[in-house]
Amino acid sequence: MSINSGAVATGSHRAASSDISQSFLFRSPHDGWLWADGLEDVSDRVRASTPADLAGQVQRLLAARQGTQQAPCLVGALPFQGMASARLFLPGRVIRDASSLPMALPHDLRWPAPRSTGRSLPAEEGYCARVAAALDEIAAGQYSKVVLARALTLEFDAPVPVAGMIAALAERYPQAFLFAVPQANRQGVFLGASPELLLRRRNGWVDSNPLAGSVPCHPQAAEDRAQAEALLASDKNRREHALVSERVADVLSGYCDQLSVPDEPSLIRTGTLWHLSTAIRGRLRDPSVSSVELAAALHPTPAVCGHPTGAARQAISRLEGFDRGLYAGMVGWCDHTGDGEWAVSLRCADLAGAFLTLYAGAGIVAGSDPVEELAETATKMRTVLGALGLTLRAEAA
Ligand SMILES: C=C(O[C@@H]1C=C(C(=O)O)C=C[C@H]1O)C(=O)O
Repeated sequence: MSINSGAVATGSHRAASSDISQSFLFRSPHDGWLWADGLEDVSDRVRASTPADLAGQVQRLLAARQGTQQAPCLVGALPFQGMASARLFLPGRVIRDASSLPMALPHDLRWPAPRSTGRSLPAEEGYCARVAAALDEIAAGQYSKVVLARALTLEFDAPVPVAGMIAALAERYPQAFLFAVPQANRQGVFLGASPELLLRRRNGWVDSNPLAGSVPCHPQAAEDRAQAEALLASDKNRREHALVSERVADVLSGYCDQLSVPDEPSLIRTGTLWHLSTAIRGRLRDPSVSSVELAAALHPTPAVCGHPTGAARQAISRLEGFDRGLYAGMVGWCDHTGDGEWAVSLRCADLAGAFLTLYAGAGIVAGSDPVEELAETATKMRTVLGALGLTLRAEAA
């Protein structure tokens, strides 16, 4: 389980004295926890324009660390667009533990109260108007899918404890990719519990698990099952999903000599939503291609951008009206052998003291309904909000 040289420890090693808001944390359902501290910020030293350039820069940074006492591993998050808000680090120490977080987290969780119902950007009606505008552009043939997101900022009457949020997310979503990334200038932490694997590379094999097409979970078991089955049978959701799984398979086929892609999507349940899912696995033709290069080649998939990518990206810049920052980017790690794991940065928020900004989007295709898509963004925000015991009005829509 360990990254195999430098100051990397596994198992019961404890690091309770570290400031969790200045550490990088990643928990994968496959490999358990990765915790890194003593972070050297290298965000400004990685400025590549292609996945191969990015991989080359990362490899040079990691090569310079070999033979030193420092962990030869890059950790962090890349934004949806450009590199301006990238958060990339070389840690002084990495601890990996398959089963538990290598530090004590609070059990007795108390949350401050929200001061208001929050400010949505765009406002809820504005979001619906933008979805309607996208539907017109889809009908006019400009693109076939676009993912439109919104941000919701809540102010609390006291700072929200970072360690408590991580503990609550970890406990509530045992199957999620959990992450916490320090923002620049101690401006808080980007954290979340994503259901979506962008890319995992291990021993010459790669896995990706694109998701797209969603319905909320239902508290009653029979209704819950009926919702899931309706999702699996829904033509609109299957079209939305196929655009993502086909593109991921297409990109990976350029790197793999064996690729297995299921013919039909399956269902996964996150705790708040059901999604259509396709688990794709391949064997690398050239085993030296690193996880960071592969993840960057896949990003942004139509699960967070749209189809075709260029037109959807332009529609997002034109219609969305806010900077996504790290939301809908990629978060994870890559070691000096090239192995690593990257999740899509979803079901997430920026937590800065008493301010929490949540992000969520929904895939728009012909047949989407603006009010339903707004409700879907609210349900997605419930992943983080639920950890604080909160709900949103728009969920009832
Ligand atoms: C865009 C988000 O999620 C993505 C969009 C989905 C959809 O539109 O059905 C489903 C899963 C994710 O790939 C988000 O959580 O903000």
